[in-house]
Amino acid sequence: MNRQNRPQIIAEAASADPRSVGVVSVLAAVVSRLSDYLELTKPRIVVLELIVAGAAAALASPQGMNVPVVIQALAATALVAGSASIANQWLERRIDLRMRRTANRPLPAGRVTNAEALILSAVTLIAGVAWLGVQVNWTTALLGVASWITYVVIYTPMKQRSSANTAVGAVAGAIPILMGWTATGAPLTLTAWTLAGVLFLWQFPHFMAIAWLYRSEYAKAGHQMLTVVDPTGARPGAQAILGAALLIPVSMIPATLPTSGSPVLYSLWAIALGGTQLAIATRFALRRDDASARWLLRASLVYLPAWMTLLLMVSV
Ligand code: HEM
Ligand SMILES: CC(C)=CCC/C(C)=C/CC/C(C)=C/COP(=O)(O)OP(=O)(O)O
Repeated sequence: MNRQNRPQIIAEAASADPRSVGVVSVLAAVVSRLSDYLELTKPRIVVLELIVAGAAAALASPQGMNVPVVIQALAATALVAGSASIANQWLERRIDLRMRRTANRPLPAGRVTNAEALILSAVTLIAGVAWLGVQVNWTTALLGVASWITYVVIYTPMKQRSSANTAVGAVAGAIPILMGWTATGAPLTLTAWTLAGVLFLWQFPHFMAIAWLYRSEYAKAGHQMLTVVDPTGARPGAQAILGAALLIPVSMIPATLPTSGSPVLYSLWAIALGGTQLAIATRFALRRDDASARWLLRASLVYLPAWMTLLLMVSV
């Protein structure tokens, strides 16, 4: 429900039947509060994380996966990832006020209190880790804790201090793919590390595009992103190219393994996908304008699910 439309919807309901206004307004308040809680978890990032973690689980169990366990692993991972984003926004509640993109988030806008956010983050963290440990396995639970700590305790404060923060955030962002793998009980093989490597490297073109688009906001907020430290965009462009280029050979590793299903088909598609992303990253590095950055951001968001689908289809 659009926040702006809520009073109108309530007013319409009341004019239709004045007795229903109490029920409708209570319902509207509950829905509104729940949607604020959901917004705190950065749901779109969580969904993409779950897609890659689910694909990793499928790849880790070629003989067929234990679907109930993997579903529980993904649900519990969503809780831990959601908890991390809530804690991140609680830590940044004052800084977020300084950026247009984040000023209307539930905490800076005052729609959710600090106590609510802290309780929600703690409850989802404890529930998610316990669920992973008890119903899935403790390796996956420990990886969840490692990702949470890397994101909340190291990356979040580091944003204000050093442009190296992106590499640290990329570690946190890459761990959930390992969680999908270990949730099946499989040991962490070279293929598992390859998946994590691609996800780690992918975050450089993904984020350098974003860091360029929001460079003036990041500067206002005091975040030391590479586009703030180097406003010419030369180094951000180079990092976008480096990440997009290195992930091509890394993404080819599964094709070289004896377990590989259709190595030639896989390699051709992996090169085409990675090559397209690299070309778009190169264009961004050369032009350094908003249009080419938007293209790169879109390309990065297409690359990841496309690469995962490819991996699953040819079951390398
Ligand atoms: C260094 C690591 C990362 C940073 C700093 C970062 C930052 C961001 C930011 C600031 C946005 C918002 C862009 C906008 O409002 O236009 C965004 C969008 C997005 N990110 Fe990332 N991200 C990182 C890693 C990841 C990872 C690991 C995933 C999932 C696998 C991911 C998935 C997404 C998705 C799906 C969007 C688009 C939806 C949205 O705008 O919320 N990101 N990212
Ligand atoms: C299991 C588990 C704990 C998973 C964690 C997954 C996760 C939340 C990855 C986030 C990656 C990342 C660095 C996002 C940007 O945050 P930002 O603070 O730069 O973004 P913002 O400016 O929009 O707040």
